[in-house]
Order: sequence, then C-alpha cells, then structure tokens
Amino acid sequence: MKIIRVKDYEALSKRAASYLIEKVRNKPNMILGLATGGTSEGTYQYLIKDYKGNQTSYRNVTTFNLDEYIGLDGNNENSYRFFMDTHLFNHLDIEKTKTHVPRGNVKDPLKECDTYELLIKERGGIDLQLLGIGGNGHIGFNEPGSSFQSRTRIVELADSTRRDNARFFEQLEDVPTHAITMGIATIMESKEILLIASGEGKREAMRRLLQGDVSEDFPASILKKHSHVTIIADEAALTGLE
Ligand SMILES: N[C@@H]1[C@@H](O)[C@H](O)[C@@H](COP(=O)(O)O)O[C@@H]1O
Repeated sequence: MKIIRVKDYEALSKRAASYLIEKVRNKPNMILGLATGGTSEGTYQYLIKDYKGNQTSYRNVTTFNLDEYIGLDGNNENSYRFFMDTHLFNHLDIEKTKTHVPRGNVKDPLKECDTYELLIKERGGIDLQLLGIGGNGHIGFNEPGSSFQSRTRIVELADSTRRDNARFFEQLEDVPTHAITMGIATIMESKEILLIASGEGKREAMRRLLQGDVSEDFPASILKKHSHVTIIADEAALTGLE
C-alpha cells in the first residue's frame, strides 16, 4: 500500500481529486467505483471545480457506487443516490444512465444485489475504486465480521455505524438498519483502490489498518492483500503512525 500523507482535509480533497482526474484523462471510458460520506465530499467539489475550469469530460465514464440504505428512495435526501446526484453527478457531463447506485427501495433487494454484481462484471469490472473507511474499519457497508469472500448483498448496520451516520439524519431512529453493499470480494476485484481518510476520528482505524493483522474483524485490513492500493490521509488521521 502506498501512503500519501497530506496536511489536512483540504489538501486531501485536492490530492484525491487530482488522482482521479489523471486516471479519467488517461482512460476517458473508465469504470469508476465511488463512495459516499463526509470524506469524499471535498474530493467531489474539486472534481467539479476542475470540470468547470479544465473541462475534463466524464461523458464516457461509468460509475458504480459502493452502497445504499435499504428503504430509502433516490429522492430521499439521505439516500446515497441523492448524495451522489447533488454532490457530483448533476455538476458533470456524465450520463445519468451510466451512474449506478444500488437501489434501496426496490421490491426485491436480493435480486437488486445479484443484478448489481452482474452489471459490474458485464461492464468489465471496476478500474479504480474510491473508498472511505468507517471508524470500525468498514469499507462500503461491510461491517466487522463480514466474510472476505462476500459479494454484493444486504447487510445489517453496526450500531456504531448508525451512530456515526446519524449526523446526516434528524435523529438516530431515522438511520436505516440495513443496507445493500458491494461485498469485500467485489471491492477486491477492482483493478486499483484509492482510500481516503481524514481527521482524528479515523486515527485508530488507520493504526489498525497499517499496523494490525489481516482479519475479518477489521474489514479494511484485506486491502493489504491487494496489489494496487493508494491511501491518501491527512496528518490528523496519521498522527503517531509512520
Ligand atoms: N457507507 C459509508 C462508507 O462508504 C464511507 O466510506 C464511510 C466513511 O464515511 P465518512 O467519510 O463520512 O467518515 O462510512 C459510510 O458509512
């Protein structure tokens, strides 16, 4: 894993955006895996800024998001589809039909999981997957204890994750209890992975990622077994670590 240490969240956002922009420029029809969450917001702002200034085109890019809450419609402000539309897609020249976020409000979510897996395969697999990391080491919504063999499926959210994400909702009770997430095996099949982490709230997760064992108790640890992972993290997330 290559680690790029940057000063703060602003620098992280800029760096992660440049990283993605270069990849898109080199491969305009790339398959890009995307993440939601507070960490990715700044990166997306810089992608938009670059698009407006330098006209990097996303017309031929296809995207697959990691996860979505079960029960939330794409128009719900807390759905990840809504997040992606408002924070990124609506501001680029990307074709909406080429943006994929699992649908959390369908009648048959199990079928949705299988369809999503198939679609990723059909498109030739993910070239570059952007990842955040949960305080408990989750990637996507693969909570501790998730099998390293797991594929896109329905999961129950850990209490700590619901509490972490409650800041986006009116109250904790509104945070869905279940989600659809790409599995760990699905994520590991991406040709390349870019993980971003910011702030002291992620320090313990970074310590376990960089210094701990590879274990299903800490899902992100599997990334050590991937041959092309880059981590961009800020000082606050890396304090006390090499
Ligand atoms: N499911 C998402 C993840 O895909 C995200 O990467 C992570 C970190 O979120 P944040 O960047 O807000 O800390 O947790 C969320 O629950």
